[in-house]
Amino acid sequence: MSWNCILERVPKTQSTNDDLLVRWRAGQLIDPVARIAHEQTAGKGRAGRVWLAQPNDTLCFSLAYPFPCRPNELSGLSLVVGLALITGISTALNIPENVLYSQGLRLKWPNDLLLNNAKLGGILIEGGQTTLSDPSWMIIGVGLNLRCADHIAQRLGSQSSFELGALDQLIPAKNALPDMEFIWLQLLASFEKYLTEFKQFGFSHFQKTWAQWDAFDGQAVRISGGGAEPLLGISTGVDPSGALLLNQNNTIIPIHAGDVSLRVQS
Ligand SMILES: O=C(O)CCCC[C@@H]1SC[C@@H]2NC(=O)N[C@@H]21
Repeated sequence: MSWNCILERVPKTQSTNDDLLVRWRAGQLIDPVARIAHEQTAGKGRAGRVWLAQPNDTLCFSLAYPFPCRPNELSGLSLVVGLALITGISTALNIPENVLYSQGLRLKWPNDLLLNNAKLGGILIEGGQTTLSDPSWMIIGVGLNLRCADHIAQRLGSQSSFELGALDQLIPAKNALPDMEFIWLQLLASFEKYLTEFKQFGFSHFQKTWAQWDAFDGQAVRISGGGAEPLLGISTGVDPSGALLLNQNNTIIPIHAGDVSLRVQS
């Protein structure tokens, strides 16, 4: 790796995101730090949800990364992280990206990786800027299911409104999944490349590529979150800032935050 990224491996912690957030708040971050845990006792998902993971079957890590700008100039970051995950998975599994696509790998706005509509991984980005002269430190947390996660699906029970996918479903049955450390290092190498480009060019540089992986393009969706009534419409891609474009009776509405789910048409 050509960047000065400190690699940390811990057997167990509450949440790798929280570990790095504490250090950011204490002003202790200088270089990027990537921290992986085999087990998290209080893993966090988006919107205050719990992130449940089985030790060794889920890759859980966070990357603390500095951007020389304000947090509001980082729109589209989670979408770029999704693209970085796809490239990293492609390298780690030695499967070309177009084959991964044909196997059903997709990105769901704004922060999920899907495999045939089942959740394969999620991204949780936290952090910010302490003073205007400081960089924005973003703590990019990633949870990626490695092996078939029936036990997690069972534990989620009725909380779960979606199926879970796992990386081992992408490889031929006779092949073993590479070990977690190897996959992690490939993901980090991909993050380095994508985050460097994102810093330079912003999300608009990735808009077309992201659209190719869009799980819900052209489909009837419901956007919820933020306390307001859910919005219904047709998902029509993303704009140059990474906002989701929702077509409501031929009016295009940019959506900057929320949870998207497919609407079952009756
Ligand atoms: O799908 C989501 O809602 C996001 C899940 C993010 C989970 C990862 S696991 C590593 C990092 N530490 C956490 O507590 N959460 C993120």
